[in-house]
Amino acid sequence: MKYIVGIGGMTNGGKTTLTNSLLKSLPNCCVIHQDDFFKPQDQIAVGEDGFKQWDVLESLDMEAMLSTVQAWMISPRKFARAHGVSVQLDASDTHILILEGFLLYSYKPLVDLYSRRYFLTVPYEECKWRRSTRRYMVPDPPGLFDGHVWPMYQKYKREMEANGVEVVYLDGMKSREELFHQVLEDIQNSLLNRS
Ligand SMILES: Nc1ncnc2c1ncn2[C@@H]1O[C@H](COP(=O)(O)OP(=O)(O)O)[C@@H](O)[C@H]1O
Ligand SMILES: O=C(O)c1ccc[n+]([C@@H]2O[C@H](COP(=O)([O-])O)[C@@H](O)[C@H]2O)c1
Ligand SMILES: [Mg+2]
Repeated sequence: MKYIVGIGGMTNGGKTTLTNSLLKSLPNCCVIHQDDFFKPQDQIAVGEDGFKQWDVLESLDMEAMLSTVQAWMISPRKFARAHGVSVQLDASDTHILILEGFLLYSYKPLVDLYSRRYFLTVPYEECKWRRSTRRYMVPDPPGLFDGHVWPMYQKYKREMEANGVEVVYLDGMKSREELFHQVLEDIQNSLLNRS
């Protein structure tokens, strides 16, 4: 069985932290990080607001991300080996792929491939504070959060909801441990229901 999990939601919701914990506990589990598909800086548009538009779908090479997902779908075993993931030779033959990123449910060709879509959120103040403690490859210029990051988050979330994309919302204010156990248990139950 092939099972694709989305760990999506807002920037600094805790997606990467949760994903890293899940990876250690789920068998035959590979990961694809959406952040690895940002286009080079010189291909990022500058908006009328003067900010480089990092937080839009066009800043990501989603065709390349889709191809990577398709490579896993064709042969999860080969994909796992190529990415240094040890494959258990048990009878169940379940293969799990986690997609992790802030715009997972806005790209049409991917949206129906998920078995389960999670969406992490924290309140605005917490998100802004956590973001201020982060250092990205390209550091945030002053005003980026309120001028670009937050409005784009709201826009894509509104569109996702208007399109009727079903997600499981997760409260990113819960502790790392609580979130990990909640999602691990939910995935395990969902896998049992399918087998
Ligand atoms: N459940 C949590 N509670 C408090 N802080 C968290 C939690 N999960 C992650 N963090 C912290 O929040 C920041 C963003 O986490 P990260 O996993 O990188 O988020 P994302 O990938 O969604 O941007 C990091 O400093 C991380 O240590
Ligand atoms: O990784 C990069 O090269 C990069 C360059 C510029 C900006 N980012 C930011 O990365 C954010 C998404 O990652 P994350 O972990 O915060 O969800 C997004 O809000 C972007 O503004 C990321
Ligand atoms: Mg991250």
